[in-house]
Amino acid sequence: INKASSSSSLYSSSSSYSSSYTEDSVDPPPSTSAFTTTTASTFSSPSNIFYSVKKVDKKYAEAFDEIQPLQYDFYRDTCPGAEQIVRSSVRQIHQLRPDISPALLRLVFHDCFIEGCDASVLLDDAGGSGSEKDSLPNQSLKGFDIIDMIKSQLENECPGIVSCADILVLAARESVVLAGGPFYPLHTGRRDSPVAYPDLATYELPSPLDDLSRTTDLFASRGFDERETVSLLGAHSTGMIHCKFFHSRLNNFKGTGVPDSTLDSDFLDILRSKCFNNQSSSSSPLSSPSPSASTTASLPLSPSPSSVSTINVSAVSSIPDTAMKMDYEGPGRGFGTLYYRSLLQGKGLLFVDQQLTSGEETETWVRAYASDVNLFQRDFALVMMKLSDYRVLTAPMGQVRLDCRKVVI
Ligand code: HEM
Ligand SMILES: [Ca+2]
Repeated sequence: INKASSSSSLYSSSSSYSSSYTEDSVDPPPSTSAFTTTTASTFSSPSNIFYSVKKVDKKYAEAFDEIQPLQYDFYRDTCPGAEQIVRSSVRQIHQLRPDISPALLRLVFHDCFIEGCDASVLLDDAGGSGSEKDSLPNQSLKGFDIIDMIKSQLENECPGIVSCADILVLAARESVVLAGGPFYPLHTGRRDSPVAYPDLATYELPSPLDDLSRTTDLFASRGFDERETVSLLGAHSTGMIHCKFFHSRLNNFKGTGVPDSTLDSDFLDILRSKCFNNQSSSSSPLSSPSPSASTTASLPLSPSPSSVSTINVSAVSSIPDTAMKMDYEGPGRGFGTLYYRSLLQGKGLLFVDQQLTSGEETETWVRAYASDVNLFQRDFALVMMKLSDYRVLTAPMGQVRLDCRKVVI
């Protein structure tokens, strides 16, 4: 990433957004889901073994007899509209800015990967102790303002009840559904971390230039096997990737003086023309029209009839730099399938993606997912549930922040 970031002059400040997302019904959970039953009695998370106490909090935890488990519909009595508020907020934002919702999915990965799903990524630097969001791998994260908006909705509705960590996983699920991915049931009751982990964010988040063994090691150390790692990366079926994250593959890959040999040659030409002539018109298959910078709207949020709160869409940040749509061959090809088929053709955008075809086991899963979208969607649902429950904090650990950017002192 270091190398890549230094070449930002290559890229224009234009951005593009995908018009490929469709509004599909998520209410009630779609029957295409791998899960048709979402009651507490019949649904059990696949990730209970990751339900562990963090090192920093261990002493504190020992003072208590019992750490509460996550629950299905944790807010049913304390804030019954919570999940619906998150859902409708994300969907309304998505209607105006479809480029933004994939950012929420990325955000949850960057949170959960560093000390678990505890909203540590959302904290601003306070008192010079640093923040995860300022670490190098997190500098292109977006969506913090969206989480703030959703949080303020929830604070209006039920003050001090809904954690930022729960908002993150619920918003990411909505983003998956909006991108054509599967619905999956989620437990709630996460609490927020009282600290951020800027050093871990700097050194432990995967790089787009990582080779396969580094990637599988990072995931394995968090309990994700190769199949799960391959399915998680299917998240790269949606959203945008800026040229700076793969441009080194196009000419002088890792100092070799030649492009990355794993890159398909026609695809290489396309990427070069997009990244090095980034004023090219929107008619290219790799780009979409830029969203209007001046988009401003006021969205009423359901479902609370008493709520008069709105989301100010002009506050949604715009995306700088030239970016490629992940679904660069065209929309509507199904969440997952195109990504894996592209990898088999040497058309992965990131080196880290393409590397999935270089290992025997990972390549087997790439092939399986490329040819069976149902298998992928089922595995993706399961692995998102596992990721969302990874090393959570629950009462009496952690806290419920009032502002997702600040700890409660
Ligand atoms: C080896 C692991 C991974 C690496 C190195 C990686 C790296 C990246 C990079 C460099 C981008 C482009 C960001 C930009 O151009 O602004 C990106 C985008 C994205 N990543 Fe990953 N990623 C990884 C795994 C994941 C996982 C596990 C998920 C989710 C489960 C995920 C979700 C996303 C999404 C949705 C985007 C698009 C974001 C947007 O459009 O704003 N990534 N990733
Ligand atoms: Ca975290």
